[in-house]
Amino acid sequence: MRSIYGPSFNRAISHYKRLHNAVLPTSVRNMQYVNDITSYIGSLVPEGGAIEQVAKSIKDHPLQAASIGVIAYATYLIGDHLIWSPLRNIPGPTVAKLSRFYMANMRKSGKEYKIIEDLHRQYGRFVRIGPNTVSISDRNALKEIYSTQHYRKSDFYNTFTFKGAPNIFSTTDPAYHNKIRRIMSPSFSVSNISGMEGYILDSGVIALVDKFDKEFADKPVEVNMYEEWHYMAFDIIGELAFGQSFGLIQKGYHPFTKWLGTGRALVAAKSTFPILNHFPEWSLFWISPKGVSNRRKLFKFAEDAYAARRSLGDKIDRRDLMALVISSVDPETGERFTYEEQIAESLAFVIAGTDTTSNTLTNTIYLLCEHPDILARLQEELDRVMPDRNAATSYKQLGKENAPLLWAVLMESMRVRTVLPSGLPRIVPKGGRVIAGQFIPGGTEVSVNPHLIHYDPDIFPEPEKFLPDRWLSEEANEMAKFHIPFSIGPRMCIGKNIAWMEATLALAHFVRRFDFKLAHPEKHIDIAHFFLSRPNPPECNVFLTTRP
Ligand code: HEM
Repeated sequence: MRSIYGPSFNRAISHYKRLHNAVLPTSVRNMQYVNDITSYIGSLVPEGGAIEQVAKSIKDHPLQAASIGVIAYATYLIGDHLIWSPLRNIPGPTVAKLSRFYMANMRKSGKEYKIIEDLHRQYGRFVRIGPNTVSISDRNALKEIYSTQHYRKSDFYNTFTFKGAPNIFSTTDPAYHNKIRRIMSPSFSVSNISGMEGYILDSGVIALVDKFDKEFADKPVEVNMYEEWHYMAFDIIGELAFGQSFGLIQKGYHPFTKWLGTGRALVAAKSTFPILNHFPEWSLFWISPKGVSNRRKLFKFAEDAYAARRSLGDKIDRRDLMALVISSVDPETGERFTYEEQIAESLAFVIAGTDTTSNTLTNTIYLLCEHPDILARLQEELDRVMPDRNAATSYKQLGKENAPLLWAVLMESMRVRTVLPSGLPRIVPKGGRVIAGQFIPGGTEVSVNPHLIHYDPDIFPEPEKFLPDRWLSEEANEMAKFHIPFSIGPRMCIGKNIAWMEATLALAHFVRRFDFKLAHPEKHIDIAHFFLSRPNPPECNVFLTTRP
């Protein structure tokens, strides 16, 4: 998933403020405007009646009328959101109960999961973070909310559709989702994705470590691993979903990533105020003109890639995600994806499968730099499993049985710095449900915060510490039930096996070939986040030296 906060979000907010400032004060100051409207209303009502009286007083005293309007709206908000709201018993900051702007601000701050953590500390297991939104910090709520599709995805996800065509990630309709998942699931099994290993290794992992050998190793050059993993993840997904690498590892640039990036402001605004999803995208140009036009370019790129693949007919024999999307058939109905659906699915893979994997790898490198003892043990393990530094080693050879510490390091990194730390929003079904002992009315948006589950000391002793060995202990199976970086249930990550393959191959080959240390060890790399987390500042700079 592409990260959708940061500078673009700020730009969206300032566009919004500019628009507000440009329109509102002028119209309010311009009393002629108010007069025209009130005269018009006055002309519609019969003379001498109560309504006419009201219209006349609005016309005569527009400022007082406006004040009364504001007071009436405030009274409505207080009554509807605080006093009579079915969520009135759930604690939370008063401003959050009154307006979704509280959530917008939380997202804009890039500290959403931290703020929510603090709110839970202050208010307890259930916190109202929006007029109709409740965050839950209780492991017992996980199964209830996420293990079935009774709690559908909230409108937040409509933001991730392209040209109105929903995809496996964005759809909020359980029936449609079941159909797509049924079509795709078999192809994502461990045995089926083995056909993709060659692309992941050749276009991604080996291309990257070879570049490091040539350009950076043993030189006093800072290598920003955040960017490098990002290039690799994009080249791999380009290869798998569009049949062509973006060439970022070599060139460091492709307009595709820019198109995706400038769309962030639009995504941030639409996800906070889902009502915007009901407008055609072109009408939202005022939020981000570039965002709107670049999302069009994204779609065009995907269309061209599909047209190119189709023009090759049977001449091409590739087992990639594109082939999967083109050839998958619903086992129940025999249906295939339509052309628009194929394109929408490929774009969903980019959104869901790039920054998630690359940020996981960046976090892992950072944690290993901070724990040189674990890095040394991992190198020892990999020297044994990968005796030839320059040879490509298969995913099978790097399995848990042969390289248990490699697996444990990734498990622990995904726990400590999970890349989707905030709750995944779902809607409580009609009639309401009791969740972890608390009745929550139907229609409420709820989520369980994975970060808080991963930091629950009753599940993970000493949760703040990076301890890969916990995954090699007898308690590992029990802990694994609450290790949820890929979520759980029918909407959990369908690309989990691909993500594991990519992260395992990349980490193993990198750690086997290079010693690395932070270029600025004094600098703490924090996490910024809105939905997806990323390092903040967006860097993890290291010096590389060649290992024999
Ligand atoms: C470390 C890497 C990854 C992590 C941590 C991760 C995590 C997640 C999570 C938590 C969800 C659930 C989102 C929600 O309910 O809102 C999800 C869904 C999804 N992910 Fe991943 N993901 C990763 C990599 C990938 C990759 C590589 C792909 C594809 C190639 C992918 C494709 C998808 C798709 C298509 C969905 C939607 C599934 C559905 O709703 O049925 N992910 N992922």
